[in-house]
Amino acid sequence: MIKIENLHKRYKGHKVLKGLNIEVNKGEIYGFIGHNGVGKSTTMNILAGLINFQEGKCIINGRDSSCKGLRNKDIGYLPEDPKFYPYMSAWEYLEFIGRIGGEAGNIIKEKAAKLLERVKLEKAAKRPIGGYSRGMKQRLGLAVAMYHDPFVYLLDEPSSALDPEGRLDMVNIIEDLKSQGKTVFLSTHILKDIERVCDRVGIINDGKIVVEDKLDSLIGKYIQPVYDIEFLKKPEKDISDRLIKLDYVEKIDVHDNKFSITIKNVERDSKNLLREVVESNTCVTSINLRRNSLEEIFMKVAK
Ligand SMILES: Nc1ncnc2c1ncn2[C@@H]1O[C@H](COP(=O)(O)OP(=O)(O)OP(=O)(O)O)[C@@H](O)[C@H]1O
Repeated sequence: MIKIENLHKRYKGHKVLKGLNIEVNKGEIYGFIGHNGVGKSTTMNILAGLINFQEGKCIINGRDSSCKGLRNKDIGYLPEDPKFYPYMSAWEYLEFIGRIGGEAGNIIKEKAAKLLERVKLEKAAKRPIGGYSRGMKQRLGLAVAMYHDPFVYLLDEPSSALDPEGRLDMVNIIEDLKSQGKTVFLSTHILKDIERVCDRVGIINDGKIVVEDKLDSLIGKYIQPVYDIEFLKKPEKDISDRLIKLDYVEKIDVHDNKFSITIKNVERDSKNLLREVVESNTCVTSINLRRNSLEEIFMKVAK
């Protein structure tokens, strides 16, 4: 659905993209992650056909995004900082979008009402956009992106200005888009959101994708070999003394009734450790293999 091939972009002498390759399948939600200034918005703007580039290819829904051949139906774009005519209301703006798309008045009204409800802007719909907060503009930007019910969504930091409730609404909308088979290319800093919705993530660094994988496999690859074990009550000291003597146990941190046990190799040593713990005859209330969040993985990869 989206294909970026060997994309190069420089602003005057400043090289930003240095051979970027990304492929996103139909119905997939792809999280595009990277530090500030690494080129995420640049990539989005190129995909949307808004800026040029020096080398490479961008295909969306079978069309070359550099040829101004994209239709309304191909892409819905929510820029990081969407701009509107400040004297228009949200309602008027959506009517304007419908009219330049050549739609009939009754259809426009029906669509605008539904979208304003979907992004929870009904109450402010008749006020001038100039008085909206950044979060409200982001909600309106999303309604505009959804207006033509496109196949592909480009969402650049869609929840950066939203409060926690707004972020949850955004995640729910993205999940809805997925259930409708839409393809979503999403950049964000708020990795907690991405963790909930993305099928695959790609981390961009120095103009290229440096890590790309399914979220589950990525989390699996960067798993920490640490078991957090909670006992019903504080175990006898000889249990930790016995566990630390096992050759595959590297370290044990003890806090009252909680042990954090670092082992050498998760696949090889887990079974043995868990057997030892059960045989210690102490009541265990929980055992958890510690996982890195996407945030932690990003920090590790970025380093
Ligand atoms: N129009 C422009 N002219 C010159 N340099 C630009 C222009 N737009 C972006 N840049 C530079 O290109 C680099 C990438 O910018 P871009 O906005 O794509 O990054 P980003 O990853 O989206 O950053 P952020 O996460 O902060 O939004 C930055 O160094 C930026 O200063």
